[in-house]
Amino acid sequence: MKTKAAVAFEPNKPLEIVELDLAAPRKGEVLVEIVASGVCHTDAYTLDGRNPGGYFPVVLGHEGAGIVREVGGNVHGLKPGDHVIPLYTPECRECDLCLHPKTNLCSALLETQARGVMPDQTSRFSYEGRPVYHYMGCSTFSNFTVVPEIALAKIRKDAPLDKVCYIGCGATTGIGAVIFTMKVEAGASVAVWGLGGIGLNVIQGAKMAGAGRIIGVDINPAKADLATQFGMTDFVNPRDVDDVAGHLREMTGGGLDYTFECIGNVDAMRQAMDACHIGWGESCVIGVDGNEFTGHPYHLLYGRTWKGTMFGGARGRTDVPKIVDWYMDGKIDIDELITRTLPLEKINTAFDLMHQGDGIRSVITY
Ligand SMILES: NC(=O)C1=CN([C@@H]2O[C@H](COP(=O)(O)OP(=O)(O)OC[C@H]3O[C@@H](n4cnc5c(N)ncnc54)[C@H](O)[C@@H]3O)[C@@H](O)[C@H]2O)C=CC1
Ligand SMILES: N[C@@H](CCC(=O)N[C@@H](CSC=O)C(=O)NCC(=O)O)C(=O)O
Repeated sequence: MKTKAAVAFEPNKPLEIVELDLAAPRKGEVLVEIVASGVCHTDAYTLDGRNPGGYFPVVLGHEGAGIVREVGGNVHGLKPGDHVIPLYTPECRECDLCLHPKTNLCSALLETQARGVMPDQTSRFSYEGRPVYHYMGCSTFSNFTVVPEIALAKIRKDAPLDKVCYIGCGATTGIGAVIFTMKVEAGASVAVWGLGGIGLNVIQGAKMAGAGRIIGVDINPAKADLATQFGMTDFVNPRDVDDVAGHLREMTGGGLDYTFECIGNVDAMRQAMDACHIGWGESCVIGVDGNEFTGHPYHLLYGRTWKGTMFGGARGRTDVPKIVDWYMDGKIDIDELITRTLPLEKINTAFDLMHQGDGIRSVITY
């Protein structure tokens, strides 16, 4: 079949809207009509050519929601008409990782997904006879995409797809990092670097967990109002202080209980570790940066912990439907974080606005 898609033919070039050929779903695969997709900073990171595993031409997008239109052989849990959210962290429920209680990672697609192909090592997308790669197993910047069944969360049909697409990445990653990965306790002090699509959800999660003080750190003061609405108690602009970590330690009487890096900047990751309280402070890396980061053995010898999270520690097929329920029950807010909804033809505007720091999330509709 044909599908309209925004294709990244080369790094650092605008996406081009073209008609791609899309092959039918094979064994264990599902054809999904994407109804809406958020634009996340990880898409921009890959388009900028900074993703070491980046491959072109590619259909980016990993924060989508849609409707099952066809299933391949051996698909038993989904049928045409089901509403789904594609998962860049799949859940096969059979591998060593899925069966281990300490992780949400799944080994089933790790190797092929990182190379932009389906489990049988080929792509379903092609343009003028040449393959176009998948991205993070989702490729939600295409009106139709093919995704393995184990990478689809089935969700309730009354949830608005142009809102709950955000649960496919930003909302789950931020809230999950607090609840599932770090298990923040009531009364804890928290600091969040980067008040964008992920960081505001960390703040939302911290408030849900009953955190006491929630400090936001961002170079863009325009982000402070919305962050305050979501639960931020203090704002720090790194451009206004010489030593961010020292300043935060002073503000909190020795350091934070929990810190979260939601920028994708190795210097900020180091600051977030430096700002942790000795003895118990824990720092969580969420941002994606291809550079190496530095720490000092004394950070750990003095009882601090450094962790990281993929998809907020959420097990996609199990937890995503529950997070959709949280949204439908009014326990989490998504609508305020979706600044604008744009047609696919305007997708490059969404990337421009993200780079300009204008708004939080743009959602693309088809
Ligand atoms: N671990 C995971 O599973 C996931 C990781 N990510 C990563 O999380 C990071 C954030 O993504 P989004 O929230 O979508 O990005 P965003 O562009 O919406 O937000 C980034 C924020 O960081 C701020 N910022 C930039 N440089 C700064 C600096 N030097 N100091 C303080 N603030 C600074 C910006 O003003 C902006 O508010 C990205 O690196 C993305 O790749 C995103 C999704 C999932
Ligand atoms: N090699 C990855 C690069 C981007 C990346 O690391 N993304 C993370 C989470 S960030 C989400 O917005 C991820 O989960 N990637 C899935 C993976 O299979 O690596 C890539 O190009 O996929």
